Amino acid sequence: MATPRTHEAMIQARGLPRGNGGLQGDGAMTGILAQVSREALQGEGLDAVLQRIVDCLFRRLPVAIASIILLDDAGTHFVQEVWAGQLDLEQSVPLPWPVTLGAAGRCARNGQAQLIADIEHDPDYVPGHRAVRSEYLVPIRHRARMHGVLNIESEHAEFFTLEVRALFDAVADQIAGAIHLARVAGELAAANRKLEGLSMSDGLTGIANRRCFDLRLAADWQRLAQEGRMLALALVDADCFKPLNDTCGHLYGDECLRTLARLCGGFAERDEDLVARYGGEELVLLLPGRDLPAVHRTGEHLRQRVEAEAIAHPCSTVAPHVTISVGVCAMQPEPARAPELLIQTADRALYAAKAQGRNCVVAAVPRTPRDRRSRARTAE
Ligand SMILES: Nc1nc2c(ncn2[C@@H]2O[C@H](COP(=O)(O)OP(=O)(O)OP(=O)(O)O)[C@@H](O)[C@H]2O)c(=O)[nH]1
Repeated sequence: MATPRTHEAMIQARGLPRGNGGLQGDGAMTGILAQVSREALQGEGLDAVLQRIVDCLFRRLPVAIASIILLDDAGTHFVQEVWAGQLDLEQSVPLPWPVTLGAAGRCARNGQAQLIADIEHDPDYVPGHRAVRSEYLVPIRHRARMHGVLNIESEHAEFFTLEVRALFDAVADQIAGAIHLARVAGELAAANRKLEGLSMSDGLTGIANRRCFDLRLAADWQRLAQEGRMLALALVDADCFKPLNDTCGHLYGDECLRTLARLCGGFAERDEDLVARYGGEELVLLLPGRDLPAVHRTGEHLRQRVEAEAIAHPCSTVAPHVTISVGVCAMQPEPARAPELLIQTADRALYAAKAQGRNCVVAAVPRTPRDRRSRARTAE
């Protein structure tokens, strides 16, 4: 707790004239306002900004306490206070406290500045420090929104002249502007985060979308190349999905895709795993750190899990329920090669799985440049 000092000692310590003499003249007022403006622009976040403002008021003026008390969104409770000066903490009311309490509550309730020329005669005064004689409270309001109250307390009964009050009214307006800007910036950041999330997720299934997958694949390719770890991929495709749509309707097909996405999600076991909708009725699992046998096992467990779900498929050529075909591959990423190689390889494996009768898992290994040359010769 700060050591209580008398008004006189405080004035001497800060080199200020007695009473409110230091505030007389437009120049002094303007200087203080200008400094408050600067402080409002300096802080990193809202808390720091408000702290700098009350520190500035306490430093520049012969006041005992300067505080800003913020309201909750409903405007029913004070939830935060920043202060500078000689607050006697033992007597302060713990936060949160309702606006039905105290002179600050009265200020917030009726939206009017409150001058308490003599605290002895105000039943709502909540003692901040025993040496305080007078208090001035100003609503901090931006347009219709009440953000809180600026509270200034003085050991001097005549401190709050018309001029001094005008200064604090202007300071409260500046604080309101700073709070408004900080809240708008906060809301904007939250909206941006939400938009970013929406731009990365698939509207139907709620899992990551193709854009998210492409970005993750590129990033994981580089990262795992550096770490010397394998990257595995399983391309999952629902069998006979067109006949399912045609027979049971598109909405049934949609529900089936949602179920498949949920089942795939159960196989993303590590934080770094990703399940995404690759497009249409194709889903993909990107599994860093897995080799070919591991991703083959995962694909097989997933295939069995989908069968066990027994989603009715009245016109499949494979089974009376929905089945999937899975193409898997794994490789050691190399910065010099494009990550699309992983997709091309898994796609080839998926094609083979379809050709082998569907409802199975097939693995493929990437083609080397030599493979490609010999295939070209065979074609000749
Ligand atoms: N309900 C629904 N259907 C979709 C969606 N996206 C793609 N499809 C359908 O998925 C079907 C895919 O059909 P095909 O590519 O012919 O494949 P398939 O019938 O599953 O045959 P195979 O893959 O060879 O077993 C098409 O009829 C698309 O209209 C979607 O979001 N919802």
